[in-house]
Amino acid sequence: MKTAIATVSIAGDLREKLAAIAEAGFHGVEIFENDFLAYDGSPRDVGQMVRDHGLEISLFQPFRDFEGMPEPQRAKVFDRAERKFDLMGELGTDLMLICSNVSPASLGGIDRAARDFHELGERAVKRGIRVGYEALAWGRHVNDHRDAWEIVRRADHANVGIILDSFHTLARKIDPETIRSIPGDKIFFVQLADAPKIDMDLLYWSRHFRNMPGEGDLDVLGFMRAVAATGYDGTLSLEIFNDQFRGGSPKFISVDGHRSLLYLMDRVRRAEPDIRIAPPDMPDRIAVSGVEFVEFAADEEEARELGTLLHRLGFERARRHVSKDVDLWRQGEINIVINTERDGFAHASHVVHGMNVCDIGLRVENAAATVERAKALDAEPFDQPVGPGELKIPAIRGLGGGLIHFIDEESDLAEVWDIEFRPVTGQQSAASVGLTRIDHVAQTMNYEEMLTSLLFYTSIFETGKTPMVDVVDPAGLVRSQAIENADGSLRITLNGAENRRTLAGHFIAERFGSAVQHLAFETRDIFATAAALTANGFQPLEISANYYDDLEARFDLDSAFIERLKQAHALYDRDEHGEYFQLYSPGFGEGFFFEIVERRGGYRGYGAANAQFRIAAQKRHMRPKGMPRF
Ligand SMILES: O=C(O)c1ccc(O)c(O)c1
Ligand SMILES: [Mg+2]
Repeated sequence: MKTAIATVSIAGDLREKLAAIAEAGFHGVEIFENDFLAYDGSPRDVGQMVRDHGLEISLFQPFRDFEGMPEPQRAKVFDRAERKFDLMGELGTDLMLICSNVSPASLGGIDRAARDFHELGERAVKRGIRVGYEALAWGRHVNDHRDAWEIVRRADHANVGIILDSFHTLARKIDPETIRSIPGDKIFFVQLADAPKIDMDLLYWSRHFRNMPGEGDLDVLGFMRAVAATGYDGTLSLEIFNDQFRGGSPKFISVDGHRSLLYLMDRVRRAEPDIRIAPPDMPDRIAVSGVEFVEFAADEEEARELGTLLHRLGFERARRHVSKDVDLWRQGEINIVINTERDGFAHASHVVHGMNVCDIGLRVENAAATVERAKALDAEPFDQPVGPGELKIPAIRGLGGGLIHFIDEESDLAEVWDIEFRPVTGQQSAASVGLTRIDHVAQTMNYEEMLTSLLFYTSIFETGKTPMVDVVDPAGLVRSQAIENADGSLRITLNGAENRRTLAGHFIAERFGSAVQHLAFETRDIFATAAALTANGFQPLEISANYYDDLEARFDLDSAFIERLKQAHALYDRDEHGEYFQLYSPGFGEGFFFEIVERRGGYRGYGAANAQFRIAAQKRHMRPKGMPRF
C-alpha cells in the first residue's frame, strides 16, 4: 500500500511540510503548484529536497482549464502544458493532474474533449509523462467522474487516464458503485478526502471543509471499496483543503492523515478481500466492554481532598497497592485509583499537569491484540518497568499525555486488584449511594484537537460518533461530540473549547493541555442516590431556581415532580427514547468535577441542553476562588 498527501493539506513552508509528511510514514507527495511557486528554489532543488526526505513526487497538480478550448486559446493551452511538462521533468515526476475546465470560454462536447486529450497524450508520451483527468464537482461541462471516464475512454491513449477524488464524487451524491466498471489500469491516481455534511456551495465546501477519511460524514469507505474492486493498486493520496489544518500542527495533521488511510484500507480489505492493495495486517477494531478503572495522579493533600469527596459520593477506600502509594476506591463496578507515588508515570504527569486523570483502563477481550492494532494505526505503545509482584498490563499513550491500559479476561490481568492490591482494614466504611458504573468519561480539549481524538478512538475501537452539538458557555461555545459503542459500555465525550474564558478553556489552560474534565457515574435511581448523598454530607452543585420554572414549561411535567428535581438539584432531559437525570459535584482543583446520571428507558444523549445551566452554576460556585467574572 503506497500512500501520499498533497502539500496543500498541511501547514508550514515546503521544507516543514516535507519533514512532517516523511516522519508520518507517507511514501509520496502531490506537489501543489502554488507550494512550489512560493518556494525560493529551482524545480531541481525541490525535487531533490523531496527525495532527500525519502519521498517521491507522486503527482504534479493542478493543470487547469485545458480541454474543450476554442482557438486561439487552444494552441496556448497546449503550449502551457508543454512548459509544465518541462517543469515536471526537472521536479522528477511523471504524472500530471488535469482538472475539468471551469472556464466560460470552454466548449462542451465529449468528443472534442477526447480529441484534446488524445493529442495531449501524444505529446506526453514523448516526454515519458502520463496525464490524469479529474472531474471537479463544479466543472463547467464535466463535473461527474462518469463523464470524465467517457472522455478518457474515447481519448484512447495509453498515457491518458482518469483521476478519482472521493470528494467530487460523494459531494455530488454520485453513486460510487459506478466506479466498479472502470478498468483499474485506467485509474491513474486516487485522491481521498472526507467532509462534514454541510449544505453549502460545492466549491467553498471543497476548498475549506474537507477532512481526513473517517473524520467526516461522506461514504469514503464505499468509494474506496469500489476503487479497490477495479484492481487499482496505485497510490492512495490525501488531498485535504481545510482551513483549520492549514493553521494546525504539520506533525499532528500528517499523523492523523496516515492513520486515516491505514484505518480506511483495513476496513476496505475486510469488505473486499480480493483487492490488490495490501494494507498492513492488524486485528479488527477492538470491542470494549467497559471502563475498568480511572486513575488520578495527585499529591498527598489533593489525594486527601479527593478521598473526602469520593467518600461523600459513597466510595470506599477498598484496597491499597502492595508496594506503592496507590489506593483503590470502589463503588459498584467503579474503580477509582489515586496514585501519589513520587516516581513513575503518574508522578511525571502530576509534575506537568497537577492533579489529573493520568490513566484510564478499558476492558477488552484481548489486551495484547488491542495494543497490536493501536500500534498498527501509529499509536504509541507505553512501557514502564514493573515492580516485583506486579503485572505487566498492556498500554498505549492516549491523547493529551495520558495513558490507556487494557484489561482482559484472557490473562490474569482481570485479577489485577487481587494480585497487586491488599484489602484495607480498619476504615471508616462508606454507605454506597447506589452508583453502579461509569456512564461516560468527558475529555476537554482545544476545538482543533477534536478530529484527532475522534479518529484515534473510532479507528482503534469498535465505536461510532454522535452528531456534534453546541454547548453554550457564557464566554463562548464549546462543541461536544460523543464516541460510543453499541451497548453504551464505552462512552467518551469530547468537548472542544474555542477560547480560554469558557470553563472548558480555563481547564485546558490551567492544566496545560487536554484531559478528562469530568467523570459521570451511573445510578439506577437518581432520587434515592440524591437522598443517600445528602445523608453522606455531600453538597451537590446548586442549580438556579429559574431552571426549574423553565423545565415545567418545556416538558409539561407536574409540579410535584419538578419539586423533587429541585430538591435534588437534578437536571432533566428527554429524547424520543427516554429520560435523563443529572446532578453534579462542585468543581474540584482546576475545574474537575463528577456527575451522576440516570438514564431511563434508553435515553441516548448527554443532556447538552442542560450544559449551559450547569456551567453557569459552576461559574457561580468558582467565582469566590478567583475565577474571572465574565
Ligand atoms: O479546488 C480545486 O481547484 C481543486 C484542484 C485540484 C483538485 O484535485 C481538486 O480536487 C480541487
Ligand atoms: Mg482532487
